Amino acid sequence: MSTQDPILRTEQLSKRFGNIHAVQDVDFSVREGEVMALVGDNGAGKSTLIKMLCGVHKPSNGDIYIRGEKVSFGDYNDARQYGIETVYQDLALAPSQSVAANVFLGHEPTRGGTIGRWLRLVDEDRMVAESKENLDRVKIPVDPEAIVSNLSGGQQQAVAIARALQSDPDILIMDEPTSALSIEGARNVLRVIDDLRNQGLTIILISHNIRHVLGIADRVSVLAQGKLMGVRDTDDVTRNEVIALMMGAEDESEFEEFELSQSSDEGTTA
Ligand SMILES: Nc1ncnc2c1ncn2[C@@H]1O[C@H](COP(=O)(O)OP(=O)(O)OP(=O)(O)O)[C@@H](O)[C@H]1O
Repeated sequence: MSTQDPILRTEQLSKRFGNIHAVQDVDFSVREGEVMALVGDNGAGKSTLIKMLCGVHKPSNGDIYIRGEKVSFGDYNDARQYGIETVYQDLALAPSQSVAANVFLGHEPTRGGTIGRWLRLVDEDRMVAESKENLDRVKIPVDPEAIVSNLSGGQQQAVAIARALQSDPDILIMDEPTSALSIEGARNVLRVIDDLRNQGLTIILISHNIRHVLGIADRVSVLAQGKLMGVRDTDDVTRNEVIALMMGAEDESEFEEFELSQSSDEGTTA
């Protein structure tokens, strides 16, 4: 595989819910080691697309390829076996438990051999030490023994990312990781994304915040009404062009019209 071949690609991927075409004939493609942003207005199909990529929804039509191999995900664990992990917007943490317990949620190390596993004698020391390794990778200072509900939003996001790293994924899907955070928290999470890319991870970033997307992503894919409207290098695209694509514009003249209407709007409010 050359560095430009996609690590993940979809071909004509579609999902229907009754009469609703949530995702329609989407050819989405992600290169190894890049941050690919996925943007679109409410209801554009972003969540449905990523849910097909992480095994939650079965496609109505079309195919998913990982490193060129056609795959069929029956469930979330199948996707995980192909190296795909997801950090959902709601983080799905256990707030009353420790950071370490959350990093290991569902697969805590036990002690005492067979009896330990049977009695589920969780090896707290090992859990704290091993969770620290992944928390260090995320580089937001968090005490492994702290209780999650006492942490800031940015720290909780770090815990959810550390947990996702537990299965050593190649591709990390992040659903709106900065949406509920303070400016400082969002800045920290964007720095984590940059660090993880530098460590070789491929990241699919769903976000409504176009400024964040243009600041961190290598490329951006834009969905509107279930269809892929365009894919752009973030170095070569303006915020207005992305917004115009989100609104369903299909060619450059429509971007120009949009830019003009934007600047006249700005003129009236100034
Ligand atoms: N389980 C479902 N059953 C029926 N319709 C659904 C289901 N999930 C999504 N939809 C519909 O599919 C379309 C795409 O929804 P989706 O949640 O994928 O969009 P989105 O881009 O993630 O939006 P948002 O940013 O608001 O989360 C919408 O019309 C939505 O109502």
